[in-house]
Amino acid sequence: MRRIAVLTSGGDSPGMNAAIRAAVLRGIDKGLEVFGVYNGYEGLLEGNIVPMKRKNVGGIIQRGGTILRTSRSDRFKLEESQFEAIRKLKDLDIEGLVVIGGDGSFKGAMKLCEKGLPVVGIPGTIDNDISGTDYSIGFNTAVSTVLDAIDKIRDTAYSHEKTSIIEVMGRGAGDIALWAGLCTGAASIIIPEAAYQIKDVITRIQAARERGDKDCIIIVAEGVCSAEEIKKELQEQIQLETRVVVLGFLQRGGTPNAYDRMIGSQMGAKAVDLLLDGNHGSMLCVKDGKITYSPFEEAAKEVHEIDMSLYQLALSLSS
Ligand SMILES: Nc1ncnc2c1ncn2[C@@H]1O[C@H](COP(=O)(O)OP(=O)(O)O)[C@@H](O)[C@H]1O
Ligand SMILES: O=P(O)(O)OC[C@H]1O[C@](O)(COP(=O)(O)O)[C@@H](O)[C@@H]1O
Ligand SMILES: [Mg+2]
Repeated sequence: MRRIAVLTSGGDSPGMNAAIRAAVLRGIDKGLEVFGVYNGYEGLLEGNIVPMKRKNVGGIIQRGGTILRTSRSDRFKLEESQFEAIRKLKDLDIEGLVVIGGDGSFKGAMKLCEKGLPVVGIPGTIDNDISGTDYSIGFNTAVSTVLDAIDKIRDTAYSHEKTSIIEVMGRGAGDIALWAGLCTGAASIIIPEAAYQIKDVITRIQAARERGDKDCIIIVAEGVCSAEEIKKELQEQIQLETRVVVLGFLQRGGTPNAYDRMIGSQMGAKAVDLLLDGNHGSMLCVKDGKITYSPFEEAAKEVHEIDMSLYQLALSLSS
């Protein structure tokens, strides 16, 4: 293998740049020519592929987002597009691809592998919802960003004795909500993985207020419902006035923290090693605190599960 390419796909996440940088530098160190595909699978279909030199990845490790930019590409889901993508790489004699992205991007990566292209995946999404890995790059930074925002909201909520409902991202997963809830001492955490009843939320809020909490926080994962819906229910059922904050893209951007830079760097380099060693058709993962890898098919069989012991802990601490 002499030429490889790297792309980022799906939602960007802090730490993706560290992974791009490490893949490029490791590739160059191993004597390869490394290319960057701009704009994810969409860019691959358009042939938006450029050589990456050391200077192209200088000064990016501390930047959020992805310098290669990203996309969501519906047309890439078609078989003919996947063959076209492989042709675009073959035209440049590129023999291996590193895909940095989330669960959706890995489905696309598997389709490319099935059609004969050597691909290695690096998990990168703030949602932490990828099967086969305990961690995906960006989650840690995103949670820290959410904590920072909530800490600020609490200052003013305390001053006005207001209950706040914070809506966080995560798609179908409650990891961001659960971590943010535990780490801010939220009175109630609403996640897709646990059945939610408004009467339980009310009980917890009332208990917190009776204990003297002046800045009650409710955290709701976007995968359950909107914060506005919870606000409406609380208004109707107990005439409680609340404030809603939807954190949105705020939580996806920002400077990657040490952990995401570290995991990104390790996985970026390891992805190149796996391509060179013939261990393609696989994805990097974190298992029991160690970086390892497994075939896409094996990883896909696993279901990403939230740590319910953390949810039980949160319930116990907010009862
Ligand atoms: N079943 C699939 N087959 C082929 N490509 C897919 C499939 N699912 C997703 N993709 C590709 O991966 C891209 C990114 O997926 P998405 O779910 O948006 O983000 P993420 O990878 O961050 O989860 C999609 O826009 C699409 O191009
Ligand atoms: O950028 P968009 O298209 O608005 O998507 C928002 C979604 O992207 C995310 O930020 C990241 O999700 P993915 O990693 O699956 O792309 C989700 O938390 C959120 O639901
Ligand atoms: Mg996803």
